[in-house]
Amino acid sequence: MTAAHHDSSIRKPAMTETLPSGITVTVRVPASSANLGPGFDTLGLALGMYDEITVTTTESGLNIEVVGEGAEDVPCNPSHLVVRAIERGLEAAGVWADGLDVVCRNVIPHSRGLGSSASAAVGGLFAASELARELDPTHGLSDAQLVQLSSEFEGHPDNAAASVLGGAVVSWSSNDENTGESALAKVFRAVRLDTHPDLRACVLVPTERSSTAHTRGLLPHLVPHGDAAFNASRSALLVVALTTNPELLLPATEDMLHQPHRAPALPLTTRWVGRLRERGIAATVSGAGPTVLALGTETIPADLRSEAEHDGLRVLDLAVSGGVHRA
Ligand SMILES: Nc1ncnc2c1ncn2[C@@H]1O[C@H](COP(=O)(O)OP(=O)(O)OP(=O)(O)O)[C@@H](O)[C@H]1O
Ligand SMILES: N[C@@H](CCO)C(=O)O
Repeated sequence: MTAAHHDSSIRKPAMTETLPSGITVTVRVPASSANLGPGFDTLGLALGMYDEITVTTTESGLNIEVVGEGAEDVPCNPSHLVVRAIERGLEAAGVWADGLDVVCRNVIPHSRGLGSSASAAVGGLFAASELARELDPTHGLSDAQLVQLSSEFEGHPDNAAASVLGGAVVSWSSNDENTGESALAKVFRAVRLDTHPDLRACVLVPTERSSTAHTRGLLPHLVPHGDAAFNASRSALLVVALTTNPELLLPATEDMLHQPHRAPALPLTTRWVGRLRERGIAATVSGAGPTVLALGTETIPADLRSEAEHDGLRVLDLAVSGGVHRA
């Protein structure tokens, strides 16, 4: 599917240097899986499935072309997430473009728990940073800036930081009391974990979509202290399992904080997480669902793969990915 739009006006902030027309950058941004079971709103993993974004500076106006996933659904105008991210990135890098030509070749499915919105934000910001670098290498955005700005688009850094940094990430946020503004600003931080070299992922992707806002709404405001302690232990263990001892992945991916509460809205997902786990495979809900993430050092057995495909799930083996990069 392809969608295209032409617009004569793009938002122009107070600016410093204008980029000449004719600069082109192409970036590849990975999908991601958030939570990984117990690490709710904290842990994330970059997956080897990529959206590609090409941005060219022009003399005026905004042209957008979207090919592939979401082409019929996303708004092809200045409210497009990638375009908003490019504008924010240019502003943060202290440059401006009089016009932009944006081509999005999308592979990451939308609203399936594979972080497509975070990938779009990261891809747009990184493309802007690379455009600025073409003018002056000192104008590019740092990884820390990319994590902060991309997390601001969504409010949660677990997907965004994975797409920026690659590998597995531990992310967190805090309120910055030193902004001088009345409302406290959120500061988003993340560190990358280098995963065990044998670690691989398999995702089981349903055709149905699920809204993150809806499944977040199913979560209780308070949880028993025992459940919190359970997840604290599993999250800490998961860092060990992901990096040095994958044999611990099954106990390390247990969760009491979000998956049981989201289960009524995700029956197929919940059934498949259980089906895989009963066979000893470390399966979790990917992000807010409905995709199932299976982690391990081997591919899932052929009988389970055909059973899942028979249930309408797309089964994809994916490597752990590096972060966003130039194509
Ligand atoms: N490549 C993209 N270009 C433009 N808009 C996008 C893109 N990817 C996602 N979006 C927007 O984000 C919405 C999906 O966001 P949502 O947070 O529900 O799901 P997700 O990001 O795919 O999964 P996750 O549960 O892992 O966050 C889409 O409906 C679309 O509006
Ligand atoms: N940590 C978030 C990820 C959503 O992308 C959630 O589970 O709601």
